[in-house]
Amino acid sequence: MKQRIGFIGTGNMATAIVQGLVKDYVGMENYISVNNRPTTQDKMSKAESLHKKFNVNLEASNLDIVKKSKIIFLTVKPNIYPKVLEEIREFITSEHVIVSVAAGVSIALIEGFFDKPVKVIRTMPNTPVFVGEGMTAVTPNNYVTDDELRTVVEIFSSMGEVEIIGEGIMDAIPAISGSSPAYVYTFIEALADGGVSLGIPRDKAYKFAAQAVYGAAKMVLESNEHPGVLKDQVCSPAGSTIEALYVLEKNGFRGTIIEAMKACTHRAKELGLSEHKTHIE
Ligand SMILES: NC(=O)C1=CN([C@@H]2O[C@H](COP(=O)(O)OP(=O)(O)OC[C@H]3O[C@@H](n4cnc5c(N)ncnc54)[C@H](OP(=O)(O)O)[C@@H]3O)[C@@H](O)[C@H]2O)C=CC1
Ligand SMILES: O=C(O)[C@@H]1CCC=N1
Repeated sequence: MKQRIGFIGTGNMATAIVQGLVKDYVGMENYISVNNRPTTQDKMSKAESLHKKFNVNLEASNLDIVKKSKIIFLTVKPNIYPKVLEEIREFITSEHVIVSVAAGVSIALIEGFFDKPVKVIRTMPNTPVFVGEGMTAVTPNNYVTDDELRTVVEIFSSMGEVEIIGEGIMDAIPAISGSSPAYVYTFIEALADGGVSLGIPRDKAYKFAAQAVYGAAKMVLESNEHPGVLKDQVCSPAGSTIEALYVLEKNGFRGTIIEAMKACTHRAKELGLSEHKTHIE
């Protein structure tokens, strides 16, 4: 991986991707540039922290990122996209590849800031890229070459699984994999709380809960069995598991998850509207 890669915005997602890149490719830090808007607090900026931790190149502005990089990750919140795109639009050339990670932001919205063809790859990763177990969806626009797409797929493949998909289902990807780690953490916390209420020490409870979720996910991915078949294997007739499932279903377990995913997708679409303002700037 000998591509110059820049990050505009160095929060959670950029940190996860930078860490993955530096871990997977020897000497990669020399090819990575980072910038974050100046911090208002009297502490080291997030970009400076990344520079200190991984020895990546610290730049003074978003324009410097554009000048120093071929692949530009826009790792800012969706409502900041218009501001950043306005700032960099004149300096983007036909050589650059813009990689979006933003929920809800369409390729057309990004292209709309330019009066010339620009290369855009829309992606939706998730934070498990931190531990090499990410799930990333990728959609290129028509100007991206096969080599450029391969490079970006390779970047995310080094941190987990990647699927190239049509943009039509991109707005739904936060619901299923971009945001869903947060549902799963909440599920693990709930399992652990339940364990504590049943007398299991808290530190043990988190381990039992997390390993059960991890193992179950691995079974789905590796056994080639339908999740329903795996579920049936756990449920002994007149046993304890079916009693637990009965309570979950009576309380709308699946329906609640599906409704949550619809709310997530609705919000992702809202976030992607350039005129939409959130209270977070
Ligand atoms: N978090 C997640 O799990 C996932 C997030 N995403 C997407 O990733 C993107 C970033 O999310 P996340 O990393 O969580 O958000 P963060 O708030 O952690 O990071 C965004 C960073 O952008 C910085 N920033 C804001 N404005 C500017 C600017 N004008 N120039 C340079 N930097 C700026 C912020 O600075 P500061 O806060 O210091 O002011 C912050 O450090 C979003 O679009 C989100 O939809 C996608 C998949 C998963
Ligand atoms: O909460 C959010 O908007 C982002 C998108 C996917 C995960 N986090």
